[in-house]
Amino acid sequence: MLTQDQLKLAVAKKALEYVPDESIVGVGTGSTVNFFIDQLATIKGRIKGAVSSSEASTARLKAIGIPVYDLNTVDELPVYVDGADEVNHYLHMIKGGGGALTREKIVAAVAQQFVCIVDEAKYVDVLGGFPLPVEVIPMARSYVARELFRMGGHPELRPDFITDNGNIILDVHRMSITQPVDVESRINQIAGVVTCGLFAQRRADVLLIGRQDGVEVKE
Ligand SMILES: O=C(CO)[C@H](O)[C@H](O)COP(=O)(O)O
Repeated sequence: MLTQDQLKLAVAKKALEYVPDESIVGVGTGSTVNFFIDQLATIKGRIKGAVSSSEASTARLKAIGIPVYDLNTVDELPVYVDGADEVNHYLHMIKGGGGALTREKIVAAVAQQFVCIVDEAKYVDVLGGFPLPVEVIPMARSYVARELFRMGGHPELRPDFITDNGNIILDVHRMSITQPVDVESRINQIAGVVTCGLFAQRRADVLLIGRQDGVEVKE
């Protein structure tokens, strides 16, 4: 029986196959991506560097000697590799468990290909079992919470947490998300929301699922 960490390692290794030579790689955030960053160390001679989605990933990349570029200086990002908190059969995702959702969405928007790496526990029929993170400008906290409640969710302020952008996170519980594209745009239209952790309009292009019998590839 493989552990969850062994499954994360397996998908991290597989993701290296999607990294072109001489490229700048988009790098996400989280414990699964940490395995990917460690794997990048083994091929650092054949890539130019990385664009990172968080201060935490930047620090880890720099610690292993991978140059980290400012996204504004990069014209082309062939691939972005990131984890997810949940992913459905259409490769729509909930992200932001680590609070890096906004920068992740920006880097993902630039990338030509989004490779999502998860262990099998994250692959679900309907999104929403995992509370949906929403990044909010602090002065809009109560207003946004009321609007999310009106949409049927139960928002909770993430305690003792400030994003890399200086904002707060509301985690929305008990929302069964059967129409992810629609819910993403409705939440993003609430004044004061920076972005929500639904990645449905820009979903993954490739999903690598770590299973007990190997890595399953869905495209
Ligand atoms: O969106 C994220 C961070 O904002 C992560 O990709 C997501 O939370 C999954 O993390 P982990 O690999 O630790 O389970």
